[in-house]
Amino acid sequence: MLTVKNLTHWYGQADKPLYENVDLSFDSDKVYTIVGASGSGKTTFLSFIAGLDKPQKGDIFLDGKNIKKIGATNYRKHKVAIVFQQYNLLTYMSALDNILTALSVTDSGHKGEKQYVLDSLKSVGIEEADAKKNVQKLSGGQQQRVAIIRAMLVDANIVIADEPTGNLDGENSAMIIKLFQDLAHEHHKTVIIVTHDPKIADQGDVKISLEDREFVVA
Ligand SMILES: Nc1ncnc2c1ncn2[C@@H]1O[C@H](COP(=O)(O)OP(=O)(O)OP(=O)(O)O)[C@@H](O)[C@H]1O
Repeated sequence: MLTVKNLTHWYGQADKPLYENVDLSFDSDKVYTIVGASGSGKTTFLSFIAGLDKPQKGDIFLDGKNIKKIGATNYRKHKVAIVFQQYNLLTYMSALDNILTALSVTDSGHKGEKQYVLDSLKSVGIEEADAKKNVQKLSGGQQQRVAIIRAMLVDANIVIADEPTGNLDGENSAMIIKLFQDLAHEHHKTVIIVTHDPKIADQGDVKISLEDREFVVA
């Protein structure tokens, strides 16, 4: 379980904090969606729970352990997987190599792993020939599926996504949300998605709205 306690944050010259004394918990096996007006602080919140940035006040605990104690680098490397709108794949590699690199599998040996990755990509409609092409030759929807399969296969408890369907059409968005549901319901991860898309927001297990500087859990 990921727990946020007493989180307060404000930026530099801002006259009011973005939010104050936020307490929230995120369980495994669930998809959480976070919605809120532009500028309300959703991405900032994700950066704290992803260990990319530190709030002015407050603490974040993973299974009771403060992430300050886990260490930011260790936490980011082993505990969280992040899926951004712009895919954040390594652009000079194939989809297959992106995932093998994240799994720290070298080219020699590990044939079993390689086949497993290819099978996983195939399960989301990415055939071996495409998996071996440079990722930039894949469509936006395909690249997003690669990023999610990578998040699925690395051993991270928490999967965080910022507008993962932002550029995608309806069919690709539906496939992506199904993958997030599988990550939570079958792979037992905690999935936290920021979205502007009301259809995506309604398909989570728990919807959180950031309104007037308060997180409201539906
Ligand atoms: N590094 C920064 N320094 C100063 N202000 C910042 C910084 N990052 C974000 N802000 C401000 O903090 C507020 C919240 O930004 P944030 O990106 O978290 O909002 P958001 O809800 O994700 O917005 P959007 O939906 O438009 O992506 C905004 O007013 C933004 O301008």
